Amino acid sequence: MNLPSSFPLVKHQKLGCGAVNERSRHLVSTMAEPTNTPMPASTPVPASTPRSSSPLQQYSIPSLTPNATTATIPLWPSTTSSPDTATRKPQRPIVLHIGDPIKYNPDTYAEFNAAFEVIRPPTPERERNELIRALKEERWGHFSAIFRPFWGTGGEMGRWDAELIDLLPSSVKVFASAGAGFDWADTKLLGERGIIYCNSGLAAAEAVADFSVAMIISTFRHLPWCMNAATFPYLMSSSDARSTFRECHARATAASHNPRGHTLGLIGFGNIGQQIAAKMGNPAFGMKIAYYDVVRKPAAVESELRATFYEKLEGLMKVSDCVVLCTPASADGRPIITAERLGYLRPGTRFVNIARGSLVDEEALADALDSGVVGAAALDVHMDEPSVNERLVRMVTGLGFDDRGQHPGRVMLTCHNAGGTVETHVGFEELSMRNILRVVRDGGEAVTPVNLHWLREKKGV
Ligand SMILES: O=CC(=O)O
Repeated sequence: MNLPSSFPLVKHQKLGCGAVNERSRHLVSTMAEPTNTPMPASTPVPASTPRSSSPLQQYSIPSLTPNATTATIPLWPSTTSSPDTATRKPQRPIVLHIGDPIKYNPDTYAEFNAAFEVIRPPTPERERNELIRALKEERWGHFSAIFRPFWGTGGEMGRWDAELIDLLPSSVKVFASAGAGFDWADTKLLGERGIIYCNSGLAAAEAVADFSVAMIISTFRHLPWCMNAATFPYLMSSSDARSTFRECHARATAASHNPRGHTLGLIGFGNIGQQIAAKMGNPAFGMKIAYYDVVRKPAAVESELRATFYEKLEGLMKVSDCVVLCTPASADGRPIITAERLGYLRPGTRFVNIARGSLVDEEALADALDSGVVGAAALDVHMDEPSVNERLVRMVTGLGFDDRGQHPGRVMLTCHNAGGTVETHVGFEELSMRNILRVVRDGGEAVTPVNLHWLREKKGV
């Protein structure tokens, strides 16, 4: 395999295409299920998928330039469901395209349409009840794949659980979706039904890592405080605008630090965690990199990133100046950042979550911010999206010091934006189509499968 050299970690990715060795199997299995999982693993690095600073170029993405925004393709003339689909024998394998129309990759979609009979149901059929009705009626016949290029967290039809999965025809081989996270899909059950689930984390990793950099810096420099002080008094037509400005100018200094020399504790050291490490470590921001993952990374990865492994999460939390959560949701949906674990932090530690809101007990985090155990936090994801914890919101806003002497603007909150760039959208579409083309058209192995071990386990392989 020729690996691009532009991203230094690439040369350590030597897993065979689609292979599930002990390492990837462990990673995937901790993501895909269990209640007895010790701790979640990092986002899996897809087997055989070399990372690079433009990892999708290997899939011949036509354009990764900003022009992509202007090159919006009119709604592609996909086939919509027709009454005879269920009864007649299709010339080509049928692919069910749910979600957004293709916007960025017309050439691949043309190839896709040449290979498959693509059915894109009209909107009502993309709602859960209608989808269930259609599946029961076998409205789309014996389709072979589900293609879901939605930009969203995946819950638009509710959870892909037994209620939906049990209705899928046995002809379905692959479910290829946008999105890095797949906490909304029961990938174990899909695997047991012989359906490969492919995510698109690879396409979002750089965007998530870049956003994390902004959030890490925000916790060191208190950007919400600086921004609020410059703007809120004006928005509120307050006569205190000048004094608020001066106070922030003077006092934020005493609370701010350069990241250099501080320890960045990454929970999860998959593709995203490693990209964050590459950006925040030497020679760029000069942070010391520490990580926890259920599987220790190869020595070459650790040495390339000057990363120190901690066998226990508690150990990592004790030494970190800024903890970043970059691991998939726990299979049981339970938080890993709890009051007990926050108790391991040294006072003033910073905290960033770009993974999943369900991983954090937000009330415990708010308590830790109140008490000063956590000095600043930045959260892109939230327990109950699209709602946001009101205690945390109050820590974003406000201009004065509270009665414990904590400064305002200790928290940065965003709207699950980390992975969202045009380049990510381009990659989500492209990668999802490539996965289906490989499996269904070429009879090959998927590019970014996440549940192969469940298929193998079911088959007893
Ligand atoms: O959160 C975003 C994603 O799962 O891609």
